[in-house]
Amino acid sequence: MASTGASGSDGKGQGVAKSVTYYRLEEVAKRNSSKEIWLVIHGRVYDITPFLNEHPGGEEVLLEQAGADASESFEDVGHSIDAREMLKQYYIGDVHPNDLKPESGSKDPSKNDTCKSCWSYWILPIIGAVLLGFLYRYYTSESKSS
Ligand code: HEM
Repeated sequence: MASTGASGSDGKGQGVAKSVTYYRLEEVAKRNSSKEIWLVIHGRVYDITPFLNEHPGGEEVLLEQAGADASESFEDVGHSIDAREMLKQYYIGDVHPNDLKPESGSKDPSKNDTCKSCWSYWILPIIGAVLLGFLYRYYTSESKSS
C-alpha cells in the first residue's frame, strides 16, 4: 500500500519536495522479478524495470537485490556520478517513515521528551517557591498587625 504525503500527482518522476509517495517495504519486496523490479537506495524507492536490460553491470546483480535495500551494494561498486544521475529518472517515491532504519531519525523524539520533562522539572518548583513566598508574606503581615 502506498500513501501520498501531499496533494497532487501520483508522485512519479522528479522527487521534488512537492508531492512524495511513500511505500512500505513489504510493498517494495513484492516487486522482485524481471517483470517488475523495484529497489531501495538510501531511503528512496526506484522502479528500475526498464533499466534492467540496460544496466552496464548486468541484470543478475540487480535481480539479486530486487525488492530490497540495495544501498550498500550500490555504494560498494563505486558507481559514477552519471550512474547516480540516472537514478533520478527511476525514482517513484520514498520509503515510509515507519520503515526507515533509525540511523539519524531517532534524535527528535527523545529530544522532545527531554524538553517536556525540562518544563515540569522547572515549572513545579518555581510555582511552589512563589506560593511559599506569598504564604510567608501573608503570615508575617498578619502577626505584625495583631
Ligand atoms: C538502479 C540503480 C543503478 C544504476 C542506475 C546503475 C548504473 C550503473 C552504471 C551507469 C554503471 C556503469 C559504470 C558507472 O557509470 O558507474 C554500472 C555498473 C555496475 N553496476 Fe550498477 N547501477 C545500479 C544499481 C546497481 C546495483 C544495485 C548493483 C549491485 C551490485 C550494481 C552493480 C554494478 C556493477 C557490478 C557494475 C559494473 C562495474 C564495473 O564494470 O566496473 N549496480 N551501474
